[in-house]
Amino acid sequence: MGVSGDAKMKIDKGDSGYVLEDVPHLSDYLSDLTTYPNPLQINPAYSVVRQYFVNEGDTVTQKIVVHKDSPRGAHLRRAGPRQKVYFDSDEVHACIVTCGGLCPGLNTVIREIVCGLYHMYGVNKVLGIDGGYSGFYSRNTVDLTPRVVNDIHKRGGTIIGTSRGGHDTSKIVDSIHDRGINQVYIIGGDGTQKGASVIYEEVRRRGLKASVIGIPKTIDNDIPVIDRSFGFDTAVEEAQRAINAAHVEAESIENGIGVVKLMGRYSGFIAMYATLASRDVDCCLIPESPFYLEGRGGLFEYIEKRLKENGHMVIVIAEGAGQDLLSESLQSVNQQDASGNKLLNDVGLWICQRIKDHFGRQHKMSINLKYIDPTYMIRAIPSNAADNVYCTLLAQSAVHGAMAGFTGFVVGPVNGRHSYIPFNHITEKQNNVVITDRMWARLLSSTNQPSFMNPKDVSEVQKEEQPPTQLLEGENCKDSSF
Ligand SMILES: Nc1ncnc2c1ncn2[C@@H]1O[C@H](COP(=O)(O)OP(=O)(O)O)[C@@H](O)[C@H]1O
Ligand SMILES: O=P(O)(O)OC[C@H]1O[C@](O)(COP(=O)(O)O)[C@@H](O)[C@@H]1O
Ligand SMILES: [Mg+2]
Repeated sequence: MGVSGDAKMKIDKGDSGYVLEDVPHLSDYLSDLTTYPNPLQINPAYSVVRQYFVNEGDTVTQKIVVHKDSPRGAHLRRAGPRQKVYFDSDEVHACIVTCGGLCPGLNTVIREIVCGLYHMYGVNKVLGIDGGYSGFYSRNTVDLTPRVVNDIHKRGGTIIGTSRGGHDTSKIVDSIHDRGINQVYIIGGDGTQKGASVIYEEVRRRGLKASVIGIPKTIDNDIPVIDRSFGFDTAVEEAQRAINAAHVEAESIENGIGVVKLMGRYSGFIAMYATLASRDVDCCLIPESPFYLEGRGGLFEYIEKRLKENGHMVIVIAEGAGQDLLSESLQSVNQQDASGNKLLNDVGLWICQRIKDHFGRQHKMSINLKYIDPTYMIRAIPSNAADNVYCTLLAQSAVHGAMAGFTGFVVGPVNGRHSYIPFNHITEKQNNVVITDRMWARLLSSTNQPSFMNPKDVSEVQKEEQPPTQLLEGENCKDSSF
């Protein structure tokens, strides 16, 4: 087989401003590939209706809110089974790896890749790589069969382990080659998908017939383009238990303040959605919305007002909120984890101390503060029913894409339709709460908290951080029909 083409993005333009931002295919760099009829054509569940198969020309629009005269805009390839596949069932040797932090649903995705390959495509060689990327060259592997994975979706964590750090592209691709692996399923967040992208480049450079598929995982929901990430729904639901507890504690004592810290390194989606869902929260602090403590319009003034009005209050704070304030008052540590992510100072403990100091030493009002940090408890639970279904769709879409010969892509729902997304769309940006979007306004109106910004600051943020169409698009509620 010859190696041809380059790894540049595949763009296909059509009429009226239609653009397809396509994903690579094995045939882009390997010639004379044999194709086979999709085994689903004779699968009792799939063979009845022809429409179960995706048409080659089906694409998914990236912009769902458009004007009458707008160009048709950018599109992505629709996920799903194709009539033709590029692997014979017996030829497939797949592997699955999970990297980065835990997230509810990891086991469900693993289960559904194994079962999807087995039941839909008759594939029975699937390896689990133990302990993240470094497991490719330093750890054991496990054979994953439908029997082994049967009940794993009921457990939190990942049965194959995970890790940060340890990405050696050359050694990983050596391992893929040496083991004869030809489908690589990589489940992980932004860091992991950057790693997956370079693995794909190297596989392609070496001319290997191996599909590299990314499945986006992030409890923080910080991956762009996709509607939401798996585990997010579960996390928001589980966060309610902590918020309820904080509320019960706070309302049972005089001047009770319940503080709950939730995950969200750079994106405050869990805190925002958990707050909106609960209706017991009086103040939600996220990384995207700067706040201050002292003086007019500050947090302390608001706490005092709320306690006088209501006798108690609940504060939800995302772990990445207020980091600028912390670095002013604490010595900056500037440490990183093994993957190079900045280690954050603990904003939960810090804010509790600052509130206690303010009302204790400098003020007449006595307060009762209770702090709850449920972060790892939330991350370690199994996925809920909605996330289980979502994980199943993700895994099956990934399997269909790999069998159809696509490679170098991430799978995920875009405006409600599962799509194949080029790596660079996922790795070059981050999904953040847009505080000039209506969803943040809804939050402010539900808690009644100050915005901590004057209208001039808001327009500055809008100018600096967001394209002017952001308000129209309603980015914060992509996964809903608001
Ligand atoms: N820029 C990068 N290039 C290659 N590999 C990376 C890159 N960033 C992170 N990784 C690898 O991806 C894995 C997970 O990254 P990490 O940031 O810890 O979690 P997540 O993928 O959940 O964001 C680690 O093994 C790390 O070495
Ligand atoms: O303590 P750990 O395991 O490094 O994880 C903490 C981090 O993991 C996260 O859940 C996100 O991790 P990922 O980037 O791996 O998805 C953050 O919210 C949190 O800061
Ligand atoms: Mg990350």
